[in-house]
Amino acid sequence: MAAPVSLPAAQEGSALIRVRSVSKFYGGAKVLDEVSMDVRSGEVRCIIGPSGSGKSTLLRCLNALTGFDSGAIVVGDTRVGYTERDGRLLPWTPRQAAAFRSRVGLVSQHVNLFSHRTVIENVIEGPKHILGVPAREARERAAELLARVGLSDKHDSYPIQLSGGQQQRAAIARALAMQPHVILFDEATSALDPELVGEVLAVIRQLAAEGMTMVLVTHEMRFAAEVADRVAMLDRGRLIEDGTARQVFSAPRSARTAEFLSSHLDPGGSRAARSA
Ligand SMILES: Nc1ncnc2c1ncn2[C@@H]1O[C@H](COP(=O)(O)OP(=O)(O)OP(=O)(O)O)[C@@H](O)[C@H]1O
Repeated sequence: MAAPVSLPAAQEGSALIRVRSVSKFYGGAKVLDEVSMDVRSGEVRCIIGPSGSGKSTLLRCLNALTGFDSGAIVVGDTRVGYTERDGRLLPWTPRQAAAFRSRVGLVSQHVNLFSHRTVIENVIEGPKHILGVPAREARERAAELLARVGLSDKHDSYPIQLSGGQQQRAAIARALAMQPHVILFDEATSALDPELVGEVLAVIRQLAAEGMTMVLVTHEMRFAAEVADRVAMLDRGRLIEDGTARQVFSAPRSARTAEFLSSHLDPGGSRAARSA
């Protein structure tokens, strides 16, 4: 890999991701407003908040899919978006950004598997071509990962032949194949029929139990309450709540969070509740 981007493993319990005073504008609108937070190694961090509050934008900043206007994000010892040289910050080239993204998995609502490749080829592609893993080893590892997400019988299927839940699980296997230090989930279950949500959440739960560092943007409050170590709430681009899942769900500090949670945990009012 030619691009000078490294993501060394952080010490257990230390901050793997540090977000410091990040602001971002779209046109004149400030969509992230001085956001600061840490994600520790091995932590499951959920980001919640109303529609349009900036959750996806924050995730895209973490993954260098989009830039930000001020502040800093550090993943491991890599300053996202910039290389420091002679005391100056040089913006990444597209190639550097792509190299970084390959080690920070993103699984989003809209699965983007290669439609003309089989499931196993989708999982093999990145390790073989980006990490330079020998073909046989990449295939063996892909088979292991597909077993882990319950898709051992789908190696030779094409994405179109899979259900939405199976496609999401294949996308998770593909992200894991890059041996990421962190996986970001952007509403990974929100496009799925309720009966398929559970199978994807089960895989996320299993990864959490294995100690994978994950940042999840989710509208599934019950799942967030169950799986998250820490929860952050965004409201109009501002981080208004940041605490352990227990603290945020049982005793939120802000009235706005309490109001948001009560409307989303109300049995008639949330998808999570409806599909529970
Ligand atoms: N590419 C873009 N160009 C202009 N505005 C954008 C763009 N992407 C997002 N926005 C705006 O930024 C704000 C935050 O959007 P974002 O998608 O991050 O919110 P969100 O909290 O993830 O919402 P949702 O829960 O509905 O997915 C919104 O007002 C949105 O319209």
